[in-house]
Amino acid sequence: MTAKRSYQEPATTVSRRENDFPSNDDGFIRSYYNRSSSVANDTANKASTIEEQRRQLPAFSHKKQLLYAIEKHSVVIVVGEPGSGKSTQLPQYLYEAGWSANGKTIGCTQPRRIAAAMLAQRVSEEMGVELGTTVGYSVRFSDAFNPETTRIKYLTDGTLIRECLADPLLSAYSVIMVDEAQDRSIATDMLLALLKKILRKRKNDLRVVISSASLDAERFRAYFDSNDVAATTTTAETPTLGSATILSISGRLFPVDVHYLTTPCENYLTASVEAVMNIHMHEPAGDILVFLPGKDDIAQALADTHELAQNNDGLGSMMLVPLSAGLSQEEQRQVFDPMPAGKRKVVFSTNVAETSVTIDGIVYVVDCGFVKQRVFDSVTGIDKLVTQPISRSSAVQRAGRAGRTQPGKVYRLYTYEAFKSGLFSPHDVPEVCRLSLAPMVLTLMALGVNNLVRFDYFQPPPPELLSHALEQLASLGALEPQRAVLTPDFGIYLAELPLDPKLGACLLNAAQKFHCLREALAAVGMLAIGSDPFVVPNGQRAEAELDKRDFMVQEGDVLTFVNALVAYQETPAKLRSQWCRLHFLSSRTLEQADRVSRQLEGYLIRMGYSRERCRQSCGQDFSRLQKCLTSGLFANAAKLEVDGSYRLFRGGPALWVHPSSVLFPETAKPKFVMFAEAMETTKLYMRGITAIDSTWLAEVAPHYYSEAK
Ligand SMILES: Nc1ncnc2c1ncn2[C@@H]1O[C@H](COP(=O)(O)OP(=O)(O)OP(=O)(O)O)[C@@H](O)[C@H]1O
Repeated sequence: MTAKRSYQEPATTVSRRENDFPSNDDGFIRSYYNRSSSVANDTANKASTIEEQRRQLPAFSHKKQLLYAIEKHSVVIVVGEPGSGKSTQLPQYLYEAGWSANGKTIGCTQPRRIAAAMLAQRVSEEMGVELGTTVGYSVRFSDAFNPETTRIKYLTDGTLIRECLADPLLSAYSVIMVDEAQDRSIATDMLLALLKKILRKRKNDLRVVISSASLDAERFRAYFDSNDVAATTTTAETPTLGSATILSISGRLFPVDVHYLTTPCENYLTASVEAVMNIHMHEPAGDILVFLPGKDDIAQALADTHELAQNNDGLGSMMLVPLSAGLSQEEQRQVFDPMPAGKRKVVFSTNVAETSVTIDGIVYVVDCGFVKQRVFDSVTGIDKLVTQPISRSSAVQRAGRAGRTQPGKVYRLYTYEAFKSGLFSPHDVPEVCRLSLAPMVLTLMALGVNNLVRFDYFQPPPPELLSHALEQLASLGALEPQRAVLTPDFGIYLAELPLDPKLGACLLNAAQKFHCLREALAAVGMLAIGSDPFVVPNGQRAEAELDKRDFMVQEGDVLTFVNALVAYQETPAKLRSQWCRLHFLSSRTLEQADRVSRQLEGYLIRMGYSRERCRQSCGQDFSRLQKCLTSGLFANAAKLEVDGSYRLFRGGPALWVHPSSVLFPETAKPKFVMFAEAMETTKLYMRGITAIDSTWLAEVAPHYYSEAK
């Protein structure tokens, strides 16, 4: 049996609770722990219809105020507690008030795909319409909407930016709500800047709503105020629009008790599993949501909880479910399925469930206090996944997943003192300061922004990241020599592909030079979803390893994945699931990769490549595919060192073959390799490895490698 950890009892007085919470100066809401919502709680428990539930949400009592503000201001910044009804209700209020009466759409953006799809699902249920008709969604590689009938559209910020490529003024929209703006993804920042530009041209017929539970509202207001929209909109016929305004929605539907550890825990994984077991044994019914940093942690926590539960009588009533970005949409949807009576659902999730997601039945949240964040090093050009403490803003969001459909409890696996200390920064470092900017720069250029230095960013990116992005795009052949302008035969097409430019370049080069699109589409489809298709069922490791050998090739992981996906695609559709089970392959992963590669084929066909061109295969000449992959990923080429590690040709830290790689157990490692991504856990590991010939580097990227030996 697990030892019970000691938590601080939540304080009983409101004032103590208010003091617990970071001040408003940080953009947080003080009343978060306020118990005054218990009155609302009683009423809410009696709610029997969706309509009644909607009326009880805090947003409802602010409806008139919100609509008035949106009528009178071009930009409205809405700050409201998690679960107060921003994401689901505001778009409906706008719809009901006639903002889409002229055939225009109300768009609501989300940083994450799962949130966009789930919100559309929920709002279509609330409105009693079929998903994809009046209410729809659009995210990368998946959508459900009808341009003729959809009036409320949930989409990722990135998808809306892509829509700008075809409709630069976003003329299909009357209102755009940028939800979860505190997330500060590159796409959110870029969208804010584009909207500011668009507002200058669409003075009276576009409104922008920016919403969050935890943002620095004044900063957003100042950014939009500098647009001076108000000064440009006074005519007799048109109303005088005010500049940006801030509106807060106070209160929440259900109370949430927050518990901290009294002493720090040594291992967040062990502590998370213990917390789950303790809740399960000592707390009344209610599902549990556990936040962990990454997929590996989730797999370990699932195994540990399973083992502990099996060793304890009467604990079979738990249902363990993983949730992370790498899972297919169908797998992600399982998280929302109702539980059979008497079962307790335990969801182990990365931060994909942190914002805008309501999982009905969640009463308990366990927050390990860590997140895995991507950080790009512009000197080495390597992306690392680094595990680090979350921000206080993230802690608010995580806690906000409890108390949405009933009162909740949050167990923070860190001390209150640590939370208040400098260890937890108020907000996450925005992506624009820590990720590769090549995708952003490519899109901005495709939108006609050629002066990247003078562009009115929400937050100017570090110059070294900007110059690295320009260097990368130039070396891929996307820029005209010596000019920051996209090449007409390559750069423009590259911007149209919904892919990282390195992967997009592999596809375009496969079509234009290497004539192996069949396999390149499979390789890029697999790399775009970022999941390993091989599965190891409990107790069947030896059989699974043996079977994997049927697909394994010494050329590395990517070609092994291609073999598996091509074999899957050649299997008749109705036999695919059975075939996958037989070969220890994940049918969901392969189905998703197949769907992505077919969609990418659609993009290429729209660009003018024939279907025959898309089916061209390299046959047994794998080197053609390897060379093609090298033409996009050349910056990730590395050579073997005497200690068994690898190092980039341009120098940098030691890189190791990941244990999941097909090249891991071999003693005779290839002298030169190239990887899709590097991830730092105990060591800096390479993933998605392909063996290469070093002479290809000077051939496919002469500007980058004048001589590689
Ligand atoms: N799928 C769902 N099942 C049941 N109730 C839901 C669902 N989605 C939303 N709700 C109800 O609607 C409320 C409002 O949700 P909404 O996502 O609009 O809040 P929010 O203010 O945007 O929260 P956040 O800031 O956390 O995104 C939830 O607290 C919950 O009571």
